[in-house]
Amino acid sequence: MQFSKPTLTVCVTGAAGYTAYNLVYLIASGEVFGHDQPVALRLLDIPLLQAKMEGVQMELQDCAFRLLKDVSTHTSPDAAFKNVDYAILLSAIPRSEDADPMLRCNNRLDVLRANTVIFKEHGLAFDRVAKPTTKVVVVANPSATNALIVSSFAKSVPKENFTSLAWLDQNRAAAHIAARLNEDKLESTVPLQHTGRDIRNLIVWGNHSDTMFPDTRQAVIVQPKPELPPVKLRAVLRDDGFLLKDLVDHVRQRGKAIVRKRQTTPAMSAARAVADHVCALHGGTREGETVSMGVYTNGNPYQVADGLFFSFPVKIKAGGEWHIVKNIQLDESQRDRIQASARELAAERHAAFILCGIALPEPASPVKESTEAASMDTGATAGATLEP
Ligand SMILES: NC(=O)c1ccc[n+]([C@@H]2O[C@H](COP(=O)([O-])OP(=O)(O)OC[C@H]3O[C@@H](n4cnc5c(N)ncnc54)[C@H](O)[C@@H]3O)[C@@H](O)[C@H]2O)c1
Repeated sequence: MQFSKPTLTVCVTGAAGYTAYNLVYLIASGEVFGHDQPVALRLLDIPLLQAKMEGVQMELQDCAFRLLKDVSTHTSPDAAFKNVDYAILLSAIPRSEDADPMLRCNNRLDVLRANTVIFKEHGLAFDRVAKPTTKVVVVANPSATNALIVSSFAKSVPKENFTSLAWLDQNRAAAHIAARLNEDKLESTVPLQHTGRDIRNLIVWGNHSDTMFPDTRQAVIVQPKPELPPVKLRAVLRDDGFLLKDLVDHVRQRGKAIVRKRQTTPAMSAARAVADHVCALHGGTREGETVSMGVYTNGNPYQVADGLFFSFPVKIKAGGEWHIVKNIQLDESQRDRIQASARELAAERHAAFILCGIALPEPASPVKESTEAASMDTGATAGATLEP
């Protein structure tokens, strides 16, 4: 079949892993880039897993997707990243229960140490072979700090082209709110059962960790008929106990709850969230829609320190140009939470930069940053769990 659009080349790293297995189906079927957009997939993993990647390649071929023009497997980042349009970085030290226990690591500092090596190598490869227009989406944890590492080494690709995933937390919050609305039948005007897709403009601020928090002040419920204006969530659901406590705890704990049940990190919902994120980057956000995305802080309206990746409310134009939404009213407790998440990210940056030999930035607040970074270096935060 002939398509008028040129083929997009998309690289997925960690391609023998669980999330990639769910994601490549969504990409090849047209769910991510559109049903008229041909794609070529490049799969990258380590040499040890070449055969597993080939199995994924064979399955993709057997799906006979209309839009899938090519699928290749790679163990060299240079070959995989050369002139790609999009790279989705899932490559990580294995954390699943069926991995070799010697390879598994579950606390934030161990994971950071292991993944720093991967993200430095990949950043250097992007620097050598990527186009300046390549868009890079970082999913592997700790996603915001990995985005910082890879973008720091990929000097030929602008920092704005890198984003990190916050959409899974956004989807988790939206689904929980929808379930709450259905449970209480709070809306007499909207008789339909809600799903998370009906809840928009939720903001998840900060790191993908226990310091992130979902903010529902701007959130709306879209109506079943598009001609009807969305309803403000807080006009319908006036339950601060739920919105300020239960919802925050739910989002922070959801990944761990799934790990307890499945004995492995969430992969299907993660892939769906990556698909949503990349779809918005490629096609833009809808009129009036705000989404959550980890972006580089280089001047921002919410006083988050520069030089970090941090999840903000953003709007995106088709093609990937994003801007942070300004003028969101925050109360003191929200401002404190934002700063707590920023300090955690600054501590992660400090540890990551030492691990991969990048000069440390001048701290805006030397006492605070060095104290927290030192606590991470010495393992005081090493017991903190990583949000799956
Ligand atoms: N940010 C989020 O919201 C979110 C959500 C879900 C998962 N994650 C993270 O995404 C990552 C992937 O999850 P998964 O469930 O697919 O894990 P997985 O263990 O199934 O897969 C990771 C893959 O990365 C590969 N890999 C390791 N080193 C590599 C290298 N140098 N080059 C290429 N590939 C390499 C591994 O061989 C493995 O196949 C994990 O870090 C996970 O914690 C993040």
